[in-house]
Amino acid sequence: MPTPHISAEPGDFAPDVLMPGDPRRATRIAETVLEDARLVTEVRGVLGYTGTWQGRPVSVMASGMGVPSISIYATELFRFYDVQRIIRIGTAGGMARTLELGDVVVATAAHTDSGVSEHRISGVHYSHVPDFGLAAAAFAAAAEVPGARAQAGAVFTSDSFYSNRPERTQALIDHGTLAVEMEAAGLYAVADRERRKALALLSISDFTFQANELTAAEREQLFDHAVQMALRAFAATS
Ligand SMILES: O=P(O)(O)O[C@H]1O[C@H](CO)[C@@H](O)[C@H]1O
Ligand SMILES: O=c1cc[nH]c(=O)[nH]1
Repeated sequence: MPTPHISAEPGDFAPDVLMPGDPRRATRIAETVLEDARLVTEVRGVLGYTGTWQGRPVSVMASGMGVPSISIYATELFRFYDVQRIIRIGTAGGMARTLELGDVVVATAAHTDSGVSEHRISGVHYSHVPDFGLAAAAFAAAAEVPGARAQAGAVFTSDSFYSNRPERTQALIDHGTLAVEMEAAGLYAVADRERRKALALLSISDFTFQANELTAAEREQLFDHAVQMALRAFAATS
């Protein structure tokens, strides 16, 4: 039965879902990576497709931006479409100077200032972590994807894209945080609550400490590495 935000029928989604932020990226993955992909939902222009990869059913659907948005889509996929695993394919701003543009961060933890997470469990500072098996498999898969470079570590899931708190950014860097983005912590907590599995693979598109531009070709490759790592992680685990 359709939900308020997803118009697909039961069985339209595969157990494994790739989740980019941008609906156009979902279309690109469906058209260039999956086989026999068909559109299964387009409510609010948040496009979802189901196809196969190496014979395995896989879906791809966008999350939109921010913890509230990904929390809605992840909850509805897990709870009403029997989705078992979601891997977010996102961009992030690099905080660690060990990172280069295009590197893929396997987010093994997500600190957050999200208002949604603040009140999740009263009196508790919740630990936002991915499924260990998916994270380990995705990290290992980087060695099989030509040109992919991966680092694993904590990221910061922010409610603000335009932060005006440089001292907080610096403190997070001082604590070894690799990158900043806006959804991973929300996805991890929803997966915990629904007793399902999740991971975020974040491609570095810019840096918090210097200006950098990617060419269009570099941007395309950027996501291809993370998508290939995610598909291999799905296939290598269950
Ligand atoms: O590229 P996506 O997956 O959208 O991720 C990042 O880009 C958006 C901000 O531009 C936020 O959603 C942030 O998390
Ligand atoms: O949320 C994001 C995504 C990319 N780059 C940033 O600085 N922040």
